[in-house]
Amino acid sequence: MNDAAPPSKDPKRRASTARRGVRTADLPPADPIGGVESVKLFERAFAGRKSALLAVSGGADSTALLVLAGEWFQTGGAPKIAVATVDHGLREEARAEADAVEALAGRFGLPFARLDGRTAPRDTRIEETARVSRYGALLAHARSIGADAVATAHTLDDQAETVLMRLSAGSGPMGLAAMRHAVRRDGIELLRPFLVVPKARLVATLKARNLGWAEDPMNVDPRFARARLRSARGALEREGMTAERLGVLAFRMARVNAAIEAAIDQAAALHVARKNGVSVIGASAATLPDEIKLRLLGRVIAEIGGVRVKLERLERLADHIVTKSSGANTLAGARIAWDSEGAIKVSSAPPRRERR
Ligand SMILES: Nc1ncnc2c1ncn2[C@@H]1O[C@H](COP(=O)(O)OP(=O)(O)OP(=O)(O)O)[C@@H](O)[C@H]1O
Repeated sequence: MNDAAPPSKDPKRRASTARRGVRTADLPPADPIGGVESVKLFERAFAGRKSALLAVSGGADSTALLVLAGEWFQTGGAPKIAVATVDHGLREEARAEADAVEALAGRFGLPFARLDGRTAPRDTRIEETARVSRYGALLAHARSIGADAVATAHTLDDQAETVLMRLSAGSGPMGLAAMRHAVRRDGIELLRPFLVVPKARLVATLKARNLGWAEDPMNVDPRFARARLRSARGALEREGMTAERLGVLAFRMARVNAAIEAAIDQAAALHVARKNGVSVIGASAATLPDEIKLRLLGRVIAEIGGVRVKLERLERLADHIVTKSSGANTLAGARIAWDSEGAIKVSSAPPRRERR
């Protein structure tokens, strides 16, 4: 763990502290989160939850989550809380970092579990694979201990980075809405109580208590797009693209997205007929605004195929439908056939034949 003590005089130790501290070293001084403020954040996020599992990697943000939720728990006002760390088996230090999380959870009398999320180190999409295996392990553990929520420590800075990643991918309103405060996954609520909190304030919270945390070298590894974007944040901030403004953009896009979703609900009720696992978008849908038409098609395909279609693939398909008066295509596990009258029939695609 990287502690908040002054830099060491030993050059070797100083170098290693500097390396580990890169991600947090440039953070501006900030106010720690006070008890009243954290209870407000938690009460809003955990409203109606009986039992929550905290996802704690041992990094600054999730260590602050553990400490502030632990302090709340000790006041007697919190729901049941448990703590888990997922070990991806990617770094030697991971075991010691999980030990430190376990010790800290113990200080607050919170039960702790070390979960196996082993990921193949040569995987080229290691971040994504680790994320999928992490959520799988956390949700399974939450279910096994009867927790109805999993809380992560995503911050305003994580939200800003997500918006930047989505901007660079040319995402639409759904993507630019970035992360939500709460989302239901397999019957469990995924909560992000710190989504409006700058990371600097969580670091300040730990420093105020003289507590340490671990730095994951992947966070500053230039092989990963998110780390590269993170290092460009300073320059963007100087141009006014602050985390706060990117967070506001996400918030506004979430509002736009909710309006679009409501319009799709209405359009689906009016223009989609579902029978025996086949959905038909009627020719009457042609009068809908392009965005609603496109997203209605995406929703119907996702319902049938079970996979969300990427926006650019959906746009290509819609182009195809407009330019060719009739035809068929297979996408995301669904077969999409359209006729010259303008009706679009979506059915389950036959499984692909294995290649020899
Ligand atoms: N190995 C892990 N075990 C448990 N929870 C994790 C793990 N990795 C990430 N998380 C959860 O997911 C959130 C977001 O992950 P991310 O990779 O952005 O964070 P981090 O940089 O690893 O660490 P931290 O957020 O603790 O500073 C974390 O705040 C934490 O709540």
